[in-house]
Amino acid sequence: MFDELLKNPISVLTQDGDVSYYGTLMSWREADFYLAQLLDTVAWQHDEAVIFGKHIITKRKVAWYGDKPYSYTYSNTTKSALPWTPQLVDLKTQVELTTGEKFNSCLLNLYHDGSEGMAWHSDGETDLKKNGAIASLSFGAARKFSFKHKRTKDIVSITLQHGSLLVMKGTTQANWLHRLPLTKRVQEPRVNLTFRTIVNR
Ligand SMILES: O=C(O)CCC(=O)C(=O)O
Ligand SMILES: [Fe+2]
Repeated sequence: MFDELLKNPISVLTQDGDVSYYGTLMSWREADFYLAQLLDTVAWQHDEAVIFGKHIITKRKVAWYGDKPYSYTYSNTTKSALPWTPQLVDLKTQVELTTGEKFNSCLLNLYHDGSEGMAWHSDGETDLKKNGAIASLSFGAARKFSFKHKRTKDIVSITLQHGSLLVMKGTTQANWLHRLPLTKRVQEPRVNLTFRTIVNR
């Protein structure tokens, strides 16, 4: 499971949603290549948010790409999507071929080390296609990723490896939260790409 594309994706959730872990889409070397390219070519910016009326700037960096300059409101800030880079088109194609889904945008996150993560949330923003698939491609440091059922509080966790793909769809966002926990054990960067479908309103 460490370094291969799984013949049958692992079903991660016990109930009320649909999350599949596909394992790694590519060799370690190829994943290293993409990681270096992404660190180098993506227009990384610190995320800004307004939380409890306070303007904060995150240590984590983000970027937002898409078919059109979609504006996307995410944790209280609005961004306009940049045109795809060649590497992102490449990765989007690989993800679409593997999952049989289509995506029109991608949110990227750069966590410099284990002191950066993402708190419990669900990706239910109003400009996302309802119950649409979200494909999460990871590069760099292997990190734990957790789901928490909104009602039962059940927690399910999985480690996302270098070059691996996880797909969330169906009622997952309605019934579960997810997070990337902080960890003292990780000193290396991780880049995560979430391919999404934005609906025009
Ligand atoms: O970094 C990750 O694996 C997840 C990121 C995430 O949940 C998000 O961008 O909404
Ligand atoms: Fe998320």
